[in-house]
Amino acid sequence: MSDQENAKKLEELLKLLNVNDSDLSKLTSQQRKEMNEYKFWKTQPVTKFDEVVKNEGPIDASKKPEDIPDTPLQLLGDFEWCTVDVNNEQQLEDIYVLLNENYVEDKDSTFRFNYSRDFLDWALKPPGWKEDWQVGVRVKQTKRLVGFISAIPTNLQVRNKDVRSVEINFLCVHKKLRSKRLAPILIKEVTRRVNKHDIWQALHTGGVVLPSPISACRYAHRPLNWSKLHDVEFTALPANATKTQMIAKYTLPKTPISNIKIMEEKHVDEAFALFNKYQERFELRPNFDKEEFKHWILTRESVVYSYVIENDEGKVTDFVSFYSLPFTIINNPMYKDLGIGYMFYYASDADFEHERFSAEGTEKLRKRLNLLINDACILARNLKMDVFNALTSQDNALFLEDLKFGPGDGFLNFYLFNYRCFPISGGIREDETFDVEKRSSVGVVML
Ligand SMILES: CCCCCCCCCCCCCC(=O)SCCNC(=O)CCNC(=O)[C@H](O)C(C)(C)COP(=O)(O)OP(=O)(O)OC[C@H]1O[C@@H](n2cnc3c(N)ncnc32)[C@H](O)[C@@H]1OP(=O)(O)O
Repeated sequence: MSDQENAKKLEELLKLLNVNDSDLSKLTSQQRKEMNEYKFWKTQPVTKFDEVVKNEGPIDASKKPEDIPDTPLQLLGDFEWCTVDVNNEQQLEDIYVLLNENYVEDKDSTFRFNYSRDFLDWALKPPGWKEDWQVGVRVKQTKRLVGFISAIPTNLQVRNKDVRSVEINFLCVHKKLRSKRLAPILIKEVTRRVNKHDIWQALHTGGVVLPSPISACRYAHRPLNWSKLHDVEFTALPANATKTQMIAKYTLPKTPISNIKIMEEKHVDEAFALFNKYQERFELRPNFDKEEFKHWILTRESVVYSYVIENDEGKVTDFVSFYSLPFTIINNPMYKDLGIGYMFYYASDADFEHERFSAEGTEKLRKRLNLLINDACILARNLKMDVFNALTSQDNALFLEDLKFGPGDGFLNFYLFNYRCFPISGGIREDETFDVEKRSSVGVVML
C-alpha cells in the first residue's frame, strides 16, 4: 500500500474514532491492514478492530507470575539477549548509538529524533525502574546492540480504575535487520519480564495503526525560529506571504509576560497538589507519587524544564513543563540539529470552581493557559529551541490556535495492552481540526 493510501486509511480511522465515541466496532478491518494480516498482534490480548467494548477491564486475567517461563524466548543463532545496564556509561552509549542511528525518522528521512544520554537517563530511570526491563539484543560475535525495548513502571488511572502498568518505549531494531520479525520477539520478551513482576497491562503510543487505538491525537507545531525552520524545510513559505511577514507573525516578546519562574524544591508540595487536582479531569492519566512527580517535572538541564507562577501571597497557581528532544537534521550543509520543546505536564487553578466544560470555566482556563503556554514558548525560545510541539491531548485545544500552533502531519495513537477501554477523545474533530469544545481526555504524556 502506498504512503498516500496509508494516510487516507488513517484519516478514515481517525474520523471513525471521532464519530464513535463509545463504540470501537466501527474501526473495522477496512482500516489499515485486515485484522488477519496482523500476524503478531492478532495473537495478543488487545481489542480487535471490530470488537464492541461493553465493559472496561483486563482482557486476559488468567495468568500468574509462576505460569510465565523463567527463561527468555529463543533467538536466532547469531543473536543473544542482554539486559542493558543504563547506569553503565558504555551500555547507555550503546542505546544512544542504536537510537540515534536507527530510531524514528520522518517519511522523507530528513529528521531523526536525537535522544541525548541525559534524556535517556531521565526517561529510563524513574522511581521503581528495573534494570531487567531494559531489554536488548546483541550480535553474538561483535556484541553490537541491534535491538532494544524498554518498560518503566506507571500507575495509570483509566477513568475510575487504577491500573498498575508499564509504559513501553524505545522499541528499535537496527535498520539492517528490519522486517525479520524481531520486533514481536522483543515485545514478547519484555512482556515476559514484566509479567514476572505480576504486571499485566501496558500503555504505548505510536504513529502506526494497530488493533486498537483507544485515542488518537494530532501533533501541532509553534514555530519559535521561523527562518531556521524554513531553511531546513520543516516549514514552507505559504503562498501570498513573505518571509518577513512570517518572521513577524511568529516573533515573541523577549521575556515572559507573567512572573513565571523556575520550579524549585520549595514549590513541589503545592505544585504536586495542584497537579493532582487538575489531572482529575482526564480519563487516562498517570497517578504519580511525589517522588515520581519530582523525577518527571523538576528541571534537568537540556532535558526537562518546569516553571511556576505564584500569586501575590506566594501560592503556586500554575505550573508548566516541557522537555527537550532535538532532531538530528540528516544531510543538511547548514544545520546539524533542530531544537524542539515538547509540551509536557501543566496545571492551573483557573477554573476549579466550575464543571470542566462550563462556558465560564472554559473561558477562564483558556485565558490563563494562553498566558502560561505563551510564556513557556518564550522560555523555550530563550533556551534556543526552534519549535514548540504539542499534541491535541490534555486541554491543549484551548490554546493551540490562539498561540499560533499549526496542525502537523503527524498523529499519535494511544494503546492499552491487555485492557479493554472505551475510546477517549483525543482533541481532534471529524475533520481533524483542533476540537476546542470537547478538547481531549487524555492526560498522560509519553516521551
Ligand atoms: C504487560 C506488559 C506488556 C508489554 C508489551 C506491550 C506492547 C508493546 C508494543 C510495542 C510498543 C512500542 C512503542 C514504541 O517504542 S513506538 C516507536 C517504535 N520505533 C520506531 O518506530 C523506530 C524505528 N523503527 C524500528 O526500529 C522498527 O521498524 C520497529 C522495531 C518499530 C519494527 O520492526 P520491523 O519494522 O523490523 O518489523 P518486524 O518484522 O520486526 O515486526 C513486524 C511486526 O511488528 C509490528 N510493529 C511494527 N512497528 C510497531 C510498533 N511501533 N509498535 C508495535 N508493533 C509494531 C508490526 O505491526 C508487525 O506485527 P503484525 O502487523 O504482523 O501483527
